[in-house]
Amino acid sequence: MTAAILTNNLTKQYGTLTALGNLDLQVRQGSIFGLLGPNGAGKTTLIRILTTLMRQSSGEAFIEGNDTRSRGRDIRCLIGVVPQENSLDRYLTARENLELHARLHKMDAARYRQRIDELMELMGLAGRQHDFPDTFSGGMQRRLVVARALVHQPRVLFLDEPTTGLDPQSRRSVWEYIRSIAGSMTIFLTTHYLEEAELLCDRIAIMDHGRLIAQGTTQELKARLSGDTLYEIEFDGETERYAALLKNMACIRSITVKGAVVNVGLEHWECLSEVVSALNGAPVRRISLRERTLEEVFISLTGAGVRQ
Ligand SMILES: Nc1ncnc2c1ncn2[C@@H]1O[C@H](COP(=O)(O)OP(=O)(O)OP(=O)(O)O)[C@@H](O)[C@H]1O
Repeated sequence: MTAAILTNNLTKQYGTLTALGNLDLQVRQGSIFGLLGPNGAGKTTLIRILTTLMRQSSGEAFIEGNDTRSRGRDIRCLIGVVPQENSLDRYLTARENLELHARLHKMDAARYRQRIDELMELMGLAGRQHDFPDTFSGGMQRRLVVARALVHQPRVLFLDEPTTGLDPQSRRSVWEYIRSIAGSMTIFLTTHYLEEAELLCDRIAIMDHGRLIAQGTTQELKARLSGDTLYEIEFDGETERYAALLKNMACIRSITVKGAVVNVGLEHWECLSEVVSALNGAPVRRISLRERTLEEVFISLTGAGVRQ
C-alpha cells in the first residue's frame, strides 16, 4: 500500500542553519500521526514542505505517491490544511467561509451545499453558521477552520498545533471532533502537548534540531526508557528502614523516597515477587504500578521540557 506521507533524506537549509536534516518518515494511510518537538525543532518547516508551500533543499517527499516538487497541484487537491493561525475571512459568515473554499476547489454547488451541511452538523456549528467568525469562541473558530479544511474531502489532513491557545474545555471539544473524523483519512498533526499526542495519535515521532530522534506508538516510546517497570510502594511507617533494605537489592535499578512513598524502578517486572518477599511483614499500605508518562520520555530524549 502506498504510504500517505513518505520522505527520504528530506533536508532544508536556511543559509547555514539546518532546519531539517536527512529526515526519513513514513505515515500509514488512515492513521493519526503526531509530530512532537520543542520550539524551533523544524515541525512547521516540515509541514510547509509537505503541503507544497516551500521547497526542500534536497531529498524527496511524497503525498500519496505524488512528488512534492513536481505534483504540487495534485497534492493541493488531496490535502486539507489547518495552519497555526486561524486565517478565517472575518467579513464572511461561517458558512460563506466554507463556500468560498469549496468554490476555490471548483466543487459544484449541489455537492458543496450538502457537504457543508454535514460538516456544520459534525463540528457542532450548525446553529451558528450564519454568524461571523469574530463572534465565535476560540474553540469554535478552530472547529470552523477544521471544517473548512475538510470541505473538499481531502485524503490527508495536516493540523499544525490544532489546540494551541485554547482553554482546556475547548481543547477537549476539538479533540473529540478530530477523533470523530479519524479513520476516513490520514491525519498528520504537530503539537507541543504530550497529552494531545498520547490521546489522539496511533504513532508519534519526536523531533529535535531538525532530526527525528524517536518514533513509534506511545507504548513503544515509553518502553524505550530504561528501568521501564516502575512501582510505587506506600508504607504505614518505617519507610526509611525498608527503603534502605530495598536499595541493597540487585534487581532494583533506581529508588526514590518521597514521604511515605518509595518509587522503585525494577530490572524486570518479574523482580516484583522478590520485592514482595523482602517486604514480608513490613507495614505496606499499597503497591501499585506507575506508568511512565510521555512527558518523561520526551524529556529523556530531548533533554528539554515542553511548553504546556
Ligand atoms: N524563513 C526562515 N528563515 C530562516 N530561519 C528559519 C525560517 N523559518 C524557520 N527558521 C528556523 O528554522 C528552525 C525550525 O523552525 P520551525 O518553525 O520549522 O520550527 P517549529 O518546530 O515549527 O517551531 P514552533 O514549535 O515554534 O512552531 C528554527 O531554528 C527557526 O528559527
